Amino acid sequence: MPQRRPVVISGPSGAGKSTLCRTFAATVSHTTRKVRPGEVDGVTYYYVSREHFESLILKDTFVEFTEFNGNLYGTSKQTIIDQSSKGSIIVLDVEMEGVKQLKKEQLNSESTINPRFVFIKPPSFAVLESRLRGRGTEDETSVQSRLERARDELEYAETGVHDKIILNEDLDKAFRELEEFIFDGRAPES
Ligand SMILES: Nc1ncnc2c1ncn2[C@@H]1O[C@H](COP(=O)(O)OP(=O)(O)OP(=O)(O)O)[C@@H](O)[C@H]1O
Repeated sequence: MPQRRPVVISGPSGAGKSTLCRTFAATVSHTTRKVRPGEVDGVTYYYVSREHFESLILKDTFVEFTEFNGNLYGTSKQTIIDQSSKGSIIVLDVEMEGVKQLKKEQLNSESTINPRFVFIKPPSFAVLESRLRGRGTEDETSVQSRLERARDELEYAETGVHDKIILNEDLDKAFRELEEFIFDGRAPES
């Protein structure tokens, strides 16, 4: 079975990563954050306690992990292995620290992951803020810390580390661009 390179999606919180990735088989990350209404363990995330997450870090379980707003998030190596063995294209949704860790891992001669990096860019800071508020999932402190972080994410993207930057203004257009990039011009396997 041909193995395609994993695609790493990043971008500020509220830029539209989850919305755009909904139809792709994104990897399921681990998190210590609380389950939001409508989320399902093992589908949206693997929800674990901080103690459990920390024990997994010590066991070198994660290809990348980060702490955000007091919660830990990480992608386990096993998730990637399981998904590639099914022949799926792996889509990882990570934030800037995760991108940096994956970039570092890519330089390692033993690395087997070798992903391609996409950045989802909001049309403007004001639109990002209104999407984040409009989503209705964050309290004011969380909105503020996400916006603060968004500045770093946007600055990091300016350095040209990503293989592709997709402007998420018109959702359908952004989705088509992402699909084209993920499947690299080839039709998705049915
Ligand atoms: N192109 C778009 N036009 C209008 N609204 C959009 C667009 N893309 C996403 N949204 C809306 O913006 C909000 C934020 O999107 P989403 O939750 O996908 O962001 P995210 O990047 O996954 O954030 P997080 O990193 O916090 O999970 C959602 O309410 C979504 O419906």
